[in-house]
Amino acid sequence: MFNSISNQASKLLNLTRNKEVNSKTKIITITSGKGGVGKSTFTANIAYLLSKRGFKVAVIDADIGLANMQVLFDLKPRYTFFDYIEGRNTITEILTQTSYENITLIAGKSGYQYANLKNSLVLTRVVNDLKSLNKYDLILIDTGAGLNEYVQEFLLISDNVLALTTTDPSALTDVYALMKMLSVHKERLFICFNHTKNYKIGETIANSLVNLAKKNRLNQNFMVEYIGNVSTSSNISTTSRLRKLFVHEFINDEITKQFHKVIDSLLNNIK
Ligand SMILES: Nc1ncnc2c1ncn2[C@@H]1O[C@H](COP(=O)(O)OP(=O)(O)OP(=O)(O)O)[C@@H](O)[C@H]1O
Repeated sequence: MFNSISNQASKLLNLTRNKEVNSKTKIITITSGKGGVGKSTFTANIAYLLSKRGFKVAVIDADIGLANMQVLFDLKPRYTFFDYIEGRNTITEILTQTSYENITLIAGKSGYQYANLKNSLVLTRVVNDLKSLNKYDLILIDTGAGLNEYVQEFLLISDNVLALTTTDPSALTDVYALMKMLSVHKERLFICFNHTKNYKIGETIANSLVNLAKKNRLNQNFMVEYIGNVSTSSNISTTSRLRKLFVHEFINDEITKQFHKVIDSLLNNIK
């Protein structure tokens, strides 16, 4: 399975390399492997904190088929990512300004069928066209769960890949599969632990993953950078249900501080 993912990824990487665009915009792809670990919630909250630090942020809801970013931002977007892909709208028409200053959403569409994306690299085109606008400092891409070819395309186009995981063994198995795929093509992976109370626990598990990679002789130049943890809080799920952002509502909460720490590490390391 890993080999077929890697072969597929190699082909995609060669193609995406030819499509690189000159732009100041940095891309961070947020992925998880396992579903339901809190990736969309995490992405929306870090988008807000990054915008408060003065960055112009675009968030792409690339969770094909299960778009929930518009719910988290409490929006009803007129157009989606797919209206652009399918040629109905221009890139600027699919930009939805959120109620938060400096955060723009490129919405996804629930129920969208993979089969509709006939040719590969359409996703790369959207990201490159967005970069070419030179309007944003950061583009955050919230991918779907798993490692299908669309997720791989988003991983390969990005210099910065962030895996959000929990300490659950099945989530860690998925992160290791991601490491294995990325180690062939990329220099590093950022890891952040959600639903994890203690910074040290995340760090210890991240180190174990690094040791496993060494033992299995993954590419030696591939680095895994642990960037922090986010605890579980009922206030996170409650604010999401109310279509609000936790870090906006609970500015001084300990968990908001954890989010800030994650942002500090990320900003110190992204390319
Ligand atoms: N740290 C946390 N504490 C408590 N609840 C959380 C936390 N992080 C996320 N959640 C909740 O977990 C649920 C799943 O989160 P979310 O939809 O962001 O996951 P996801 O990884 O994007 O899922 P999917 O794979 O389906 O896209 C939501 O109800 C969210 O409010």
